[in-house]
Amino acid sequence: MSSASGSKHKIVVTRNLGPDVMPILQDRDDVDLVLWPEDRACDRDWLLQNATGAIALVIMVSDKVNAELLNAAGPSLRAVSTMSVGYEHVDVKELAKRGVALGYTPDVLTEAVADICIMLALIAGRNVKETSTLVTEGKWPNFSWSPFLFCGSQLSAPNPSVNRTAGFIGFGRIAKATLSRLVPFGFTHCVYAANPNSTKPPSSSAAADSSLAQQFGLRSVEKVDLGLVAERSDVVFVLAPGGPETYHVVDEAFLRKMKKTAVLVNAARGTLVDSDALAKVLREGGIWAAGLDVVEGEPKVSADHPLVKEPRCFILPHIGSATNETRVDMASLAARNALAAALGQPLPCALPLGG
Ligand SMILES: O=CC(=O)O
Repeated sequence: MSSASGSKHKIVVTRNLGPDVMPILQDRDDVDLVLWPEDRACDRDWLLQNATGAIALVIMVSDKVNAELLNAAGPSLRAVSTMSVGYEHVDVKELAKRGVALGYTPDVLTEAVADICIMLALIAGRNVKETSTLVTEGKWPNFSWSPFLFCGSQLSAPNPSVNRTAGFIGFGRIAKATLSRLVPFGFTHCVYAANPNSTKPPSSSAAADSSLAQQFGLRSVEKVDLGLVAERSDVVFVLAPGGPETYHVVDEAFLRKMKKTAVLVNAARGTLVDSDALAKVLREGGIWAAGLDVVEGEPKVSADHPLVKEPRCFILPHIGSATNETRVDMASLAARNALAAALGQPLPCALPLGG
């Protein structure tokens, strides 16, 4: 498969990565680029047919990577490169078993996703869905200003004597970038549950937490049980990887432990939050509101979905990293991961597959 032997490296790409990025793969004599030609998610059959003999696949979150696809690609495959930080759509055990690397795109999207976490916390807390809808529907004239009309739950501490606690499920790069944005809002404490249900040894210590507290200028940063994240937080950010280990980690029991004034934000994967439980608890006023960038079963979330119907549940169609700047960086990293694999070089960013 090397260009030295005269043949080209076949790289299959399931979406056009745009004019800034495609030249990384297009402008090379040693690459046989096979690109899904349409501006929509790649057809499974096309991918299965075209993967054969590929040395690398550049895929999106909408492309499932499993034994079927890896069998179709065959033994030439060195890497799958996903244009995402999440890898719930990839069977990592199958990759590890076959010695196929997984390229992914952390870091470059951290700031964009942290931005949207704050945006969701504000929008959900301040009743933006209900109130902006009545404006667009021409109903504002029916409401004259009154002292407590449309009041929401305030993200920022209303004065310096009030404590605010941020809670995180998953405490990686995006969580820390979100926490740093909350400091100017007057947040004083942080509690987190890292990799809930994980069997891996904890990667943090009380000393590390205290140094983080110092770094952020908070009174405390504390690793706690999931239940305490629910109980203590004014806003809970779900930012852990998807997959069986974290499935429905936010269930009815978790939601019932949250403060009635608290807001839930999910910018990770829909599968971490039990949608039916969330709709029920919102309906009954168990928590104040929810801001979701991801929902179980997406994109099949129709207007009659129980969460869509909840006035205090604000939903975005998975756009956490969707800024022009960030998507170009993600696409570029995905292309460079695939190219490096094809050239037999270390991937700029590979997920450790542990065996
Ligand atoms: O959700 C988006 C990603 O995983 O990059």
